[in-house]
Amino acid sequence: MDVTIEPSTVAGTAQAPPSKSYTHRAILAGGYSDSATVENPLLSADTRATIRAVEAFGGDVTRDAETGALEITGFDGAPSVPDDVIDCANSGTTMRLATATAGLVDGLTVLTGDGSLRGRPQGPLLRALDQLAARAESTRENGQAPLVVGGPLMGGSAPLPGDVSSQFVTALLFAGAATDAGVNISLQTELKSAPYVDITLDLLDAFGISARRTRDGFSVGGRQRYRLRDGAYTVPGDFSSASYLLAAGAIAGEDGVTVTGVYPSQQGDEAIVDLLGAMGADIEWDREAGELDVTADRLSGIETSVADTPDLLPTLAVLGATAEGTTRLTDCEHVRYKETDRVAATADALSTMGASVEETEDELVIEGGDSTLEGATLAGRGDHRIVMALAVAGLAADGETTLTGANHVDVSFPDFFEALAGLGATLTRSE
Ligand SMILES: O=C(O)C1=C[C@@H](OP(=O)(O)O)[C@@H](O)[C@H](O)C1
Ligand SMILES: C=C(OP(=O)(O)O)C(=O)O
Repeated sequence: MDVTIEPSTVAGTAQAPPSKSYTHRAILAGGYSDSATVENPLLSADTRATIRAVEAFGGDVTRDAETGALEITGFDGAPSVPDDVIDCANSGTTMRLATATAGLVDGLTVLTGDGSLRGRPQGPLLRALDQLAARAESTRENGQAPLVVGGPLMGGSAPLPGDVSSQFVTALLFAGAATDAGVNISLQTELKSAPYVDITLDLLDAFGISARRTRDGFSVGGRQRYRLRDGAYTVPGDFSSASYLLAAGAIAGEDGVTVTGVYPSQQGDEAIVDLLGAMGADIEWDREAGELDVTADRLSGIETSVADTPDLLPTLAVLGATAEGTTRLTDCEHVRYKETDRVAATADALSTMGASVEETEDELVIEGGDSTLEGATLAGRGDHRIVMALAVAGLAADGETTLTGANHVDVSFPDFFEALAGLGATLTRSE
């Protein structure tokens, strides 16, 4: 599907979808349990991949037609040999979490994904699993999927780089709790995307699993049982997804935009609220009501690190392109290991729209200001975040912006274009 966006103003209220990161973890933790209920789950292409993985390991996930909650019957810490290959589709989170889970299986699991996922790094996780006595191989011996993984994962200590993906830590903590010995992770390099491990610790705690930070990494004790503390787990709203709606309001919402369903949690991408404020947007967060109000104002450029907030890079770059002065996004390298190299993809698309953008290995610098963005036909690159950020840029551009492959929003925010149109953006879809 292609989507064409006309220059538009936006106003009104939109609901943030449920958090993708919390939903993945809640589904998997439900799988590790005997049973669990997950309320307000995100149902998207990526979280469906995690449902498939849990079912492949012997669990069952059913959606309650009335409440939308997921009723999970889990494999209770002992996953069984999948009947078939696990297709993780486009989801890095699913692949990393399912790979470590496969280490607990008494037999072999084969994991694969789409072309993008088969190009993403898995080597550090494979080496850590190998160190913890599991079998973990890349069929092409290039540290990428397809992967073959087999148990038994005994547990113990494993070194891990921190600057490739925090999902390796998350994966080992989830599986480590079900090993005999537990798992100690010592980080060899500084941890990037650190708040995602905070999300993991938060979710594990809700399922009765004790895991903690250590002096040089993380540790989880073995022989723990996943048991949901409360009757059901409720997924909070997603701040990465909310960032597009908020950016739309900050750029094109003269009469104000309200985003609902945004309560405090461990999401690092809550930083978008302060970052928009620092850029000069008029933004207020009622944490108790879970509501964010933003009104467009003149924005000015900022310098900020995306070490903790990689998924905000495309949003911040688009905001920078419409702001006065320079926006410098630092600590970007790990943002190159996503569905696409998002540093290059963002730089390329904004340059095509006429912005002045410079890219180095670790930084993206956008000179905003004088000239408005020009509408253009832009490749979505099979990357949901690139599509959503560029759709927001299209609101402020001079002329039409067409995004190809815009259907990829299905990965994290299936109703994104409905939400944008609901705020008054003029857009048309074509096959
Ligand atoms: O654990 C998670 O839910 C995620 C962790 C981050 O990835 P990295 O840890 O690979 O940077 C983030 O970019 C991704 O969208 C979701
Ligand atoms: C990188 C992302 O997710 P994942 O790593 O799960 O593919 C994302 O949602 O931006």
